[in-house]
Parts: sequence; structure tokens; C-alpha cells
Amino acid sequence: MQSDLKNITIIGAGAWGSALASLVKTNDHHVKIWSRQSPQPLSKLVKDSDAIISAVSIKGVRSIAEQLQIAQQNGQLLPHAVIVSATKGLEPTTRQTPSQIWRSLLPTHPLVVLSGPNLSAEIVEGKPAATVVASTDEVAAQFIQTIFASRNFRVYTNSDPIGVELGGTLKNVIAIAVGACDGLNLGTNAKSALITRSLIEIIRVGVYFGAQPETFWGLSGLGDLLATCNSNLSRNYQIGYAIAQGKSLEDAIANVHGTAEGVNTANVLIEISDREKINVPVSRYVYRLLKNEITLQQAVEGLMERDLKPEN
Ligand SMILES: NC(=O)C1=CN([C@@H]2O[C@H](COP(=O)(O)OP(=O)(O)OC[C@H]3O[C@@H](n4cnc5c(N)ncnc54)[C@H](OP(=O)(O)O)[C@@H]3O)[C@@H](O)[C@H]2O)C=CC1
Ligand SMILES: O=C(CO)COP(=O)(O)O
Repeated sequence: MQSDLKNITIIGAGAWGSALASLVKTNDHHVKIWSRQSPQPLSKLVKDSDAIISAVSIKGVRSIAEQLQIAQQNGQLLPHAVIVSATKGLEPTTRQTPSQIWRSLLPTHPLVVLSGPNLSAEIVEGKPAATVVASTDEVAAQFIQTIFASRNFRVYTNSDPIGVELGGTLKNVIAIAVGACDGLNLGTNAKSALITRSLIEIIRVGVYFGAQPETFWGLSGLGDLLATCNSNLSRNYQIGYAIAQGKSLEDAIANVHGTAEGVNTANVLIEISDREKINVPVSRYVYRLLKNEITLQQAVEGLMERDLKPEN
């Protein structure tokens, strides 16, 4: 192996973990993928890893991070190993983001968040895409940038990991709303208004978490919002679209191939916004719709008939 080639472990063999593995392989790095079906224990696989990339859904993050914490305590992690979090979700019990979970369990390791408009099916086809790798550790972010960057994958660094992470997480709730909007054939004006007003509420939540507002105008915020709200490749968009076609949430979830994090994220987001009094009208209507508290028609009317107010 050439000296600039690195040992990379990808955790999670789902759609995103597999797509990320194909990107790292493009640059000839030595890549190992671990899933719960792997015969080898995770601790054995990661022991020579320069970077460990977690692409599991939110429900798997804590158990994976705990396994790596034990591996670290047993001296099975290289001290310089960079942890990369590529999950877009919020933990129901703690309301933490994935990077907050990683930070609490492995505080001494450099931590990078990877997020952007990255529909995995397009990436696997080799279509051009861009993403963001964010960390308070600039050297770690630059290292991960070089691991992933290729002719078809342009990678930007950013110093606001929580903002980059929340852009990718919160847009999943909005993609459900926009899928429903398209499913009802409400038109381009309605869709544009929904996306634009949603970005304002995403920023409100982001600021509560300590993110920089301007991060949300970038690839991981507006960029991912546009990708997910404009593509029926998005599982979250598919959920909203199916509900607008009269499907129950359970049927919609059953027909989606893979994880749609927006359903769980809506629950956690509404708990946070209730407690912190953050105004998130679009996400709240999505939450109420998913809980069967209102019909889709009532959600549309409710959003349109709110008190008149200035735009900003
Ligand atoms: N697909 C996409 O386009 C993108 C997805 N993401 C995000 O990546 C994450 C994974 O999505 P995706 O790969 O598409 O989903 P999939 O449904 O294709 O795969 C689910 C992944 O989560 C893991 N997982 C699920 N439950 C658990 C658990 N209890 N413990 C440990 N691991 C678990 C699976 O692990 P295992 O392999 O062991 O079965 C698998 O890797 C999500 O947060 C998603 O929002 C981000 C960007 C793009
Ligand atoms: O996050 C994604 C694209 O950036 C994938 O979106 P879905 O999870 O809705 O498929």
C-alpha cells in the first residue's frame, strides 16, 4: 500500500454506507465495511483505521459509539483515528444529534460531520455531487476532504459541525411536507413557499443548538433541502407523497425502501420546540399529520390561515 493511502472503516452497509464506501474506493484507499451481519467484531476491524465513518441510521448510533468506546478503552483504536458521522437524525431519548452522541462517548478523537445534497442512488451512478465535511478540528476536516474528494464528488470543509449536521437532519421533516404538497399537486408556487419558509424554521432550531445561521444557506442546508424536496429518490419525500395519495403512515413506511429519518425527527423536533418555544409551523403540521391529529387538507388550510405577519 502506498504511504498516502489510508485504512478506512465504514460502519453500516445500508444505502449510504455502501455509497460512501464506493467514493473512498475511488481514491484507492483500503476500505473495510462493517455491518451487524459481519462475522468479525467491530473492535477487531477498526484497530488500524485512520478514519471510521459511521453511516448507520440514528437508532444504531449509540450502540455503535458504545462499542467503539469500549474498543478505545481496550487500546484497540489508533489515537489519531478520525470519527466521521454521516447520520441525519435525532436520538429520541436524549434529543441529541449523532455528533453529540459521538462527542460524549469518544471525546478525545477528532470528529467530523459529513452532510450535503447526496442522494445515494445518484452517487452510486457516478453522477456529480458536492458535500460538506465539518469539524472544529480543521486538520481532521481537511483529511476527510482528501479521503472523499474525486472527479465526481466535490468536498468542502466547514467549521460549524452542528449547523451542517442539523441542515441534513431537519430537512427530512420538510421533505415529507413537500412530498405531500407535490402529491396533492398544489403547484410550484406552493412548493417554493413551503421550502423557503421551512428554511427559516430550520435556522431557528439551528440557532437554538448553537449553529451559525449562514451555514444553512450552504450545501448542507439549502442544498440538501432542495435535493430532498425535488427528488422522488428521497425516502422522506416518498412518505409525504404516499400520504397525499391516501396511504396510511404505516403503509407509506412499508413501501419505502430503506430508512426515512424524518418521521422520528418530527417527533423529537416537536418535543424540543415545545420545550424551547421555537416556532416551527411547517414541521408542526407534519408532526400532527403523521400523528393522525389532522388531515392533509387541514394542514394546508392551517398553514395558509395563520395570523398575517411580516416576512422576517
Ligand atoms: N441514502 C441516502 O441517500 C443518504 C442517507 N443518509 C443518512 O444515512 C443514515 C443511513 O441511511 P441509509 O443507509 O440510507 O439507510 P438504510 O435503510 O439503507 O440502512 C440502514 C443503516 O442503518 C443501520 N442500522 C439500522 N438500525 C440499526 C441498529 N439498531 N443498530 C445499528 N445499525 C443500525 C444499518 O446497519 P447494518 O448495515 O448493520 O444493517 C444500515 O447500515 C440515515 O441517517 C440517513 O438519513 C445521509 C445521506 C444520504
Ligand atoms: O439525505 C438524503 C439526501 O441528501 C437522503 O434523503 P432521504 O433519506 O429522504 O432518502
